[in-house]
Amino acid sequence: MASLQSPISENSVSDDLLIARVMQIHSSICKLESLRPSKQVNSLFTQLVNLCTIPSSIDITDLPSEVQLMRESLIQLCGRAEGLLELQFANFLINIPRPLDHLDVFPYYENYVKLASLEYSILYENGLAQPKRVAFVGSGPMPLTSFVLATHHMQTTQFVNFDIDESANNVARQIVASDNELESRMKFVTCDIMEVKERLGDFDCIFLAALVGMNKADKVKILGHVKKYMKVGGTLLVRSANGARGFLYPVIEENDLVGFEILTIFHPNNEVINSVVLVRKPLF
Ligand SMILES: C[S@@+](CC[C@H](N)C(=O)[O-])C[C@H]1O[C@@H](n2cnc3c(N)ncnc32)[C@H](O)[C@@H]1O
Repeated sequence: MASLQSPISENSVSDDLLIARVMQIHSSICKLESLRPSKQVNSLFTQLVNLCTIPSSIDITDLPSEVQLMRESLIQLCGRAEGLLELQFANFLINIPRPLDHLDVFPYYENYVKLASLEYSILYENGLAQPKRVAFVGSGPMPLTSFVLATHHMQTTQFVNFDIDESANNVARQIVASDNELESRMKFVTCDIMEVKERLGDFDCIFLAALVGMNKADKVKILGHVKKYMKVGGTLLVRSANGARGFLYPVIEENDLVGFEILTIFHPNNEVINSVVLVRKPLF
């Protein structure tokens, strides 16, 4: 294992050094008393994100078992921290006038603007410029993707946001309530997506957030469930991860998408973290 002190070149990082650094950060995160945003929590996750966005040829699906276990633990920790970060800023926003004018207080706002723009362009290239009804599964306390899509790209689309966490929906509703037009076409439903059945057939496009299905088995189960109930010819946009970004989020592989027509798989190489996979439920 290479020395941890050797500098990481801006252009790439060896797999061994990357794994060693990620394990070191994971170990520090595990020692934290809380994952709520703080100087220490923010610093560790910023280091982790910066490390995992350096170009790397690592194959996340081919890791030693102890590293794979660490990765699964890290994805859970990242998911919890992301939810707490969103909740803190959402609770701040509902206590100021016109919260929708101040979404950029959220540290990763620009990333979500870029991700939503990327996802919109992929939908546009696949003939879905202005879907009538969109479901966002795993919208969270700060449903930035739905907000950005609804205000920047899909000004007539109806959105239904599904989240298992009632407290997330409560605060998200209050943010939307500050804008009558947006509130008229953006709803929030509290449920486990595995409990939503026929209603999934209402949507032209369904987004599946990266944190819905935190491990391979859960993700594949959710993909199968959505495929069963989504409408024939409907599209599903699945957030995934590639390379070292796979230490932060679950990775969707083509063999997880059996039964879907794969339209686009896009791996960003800028500060956008998630890969975008667009699939369609075949007509027959
Ligand atoms: C933190 S948010 C991230 C999404 C981000 N706000 C966006 O706009 O892209 C992810 C959300 O997924 C929700 N979630 C996880 N599993 C779910 C499930 N099975 N059904 C519905 N929501 C789920 C969590 O409660 C969490 O609020």
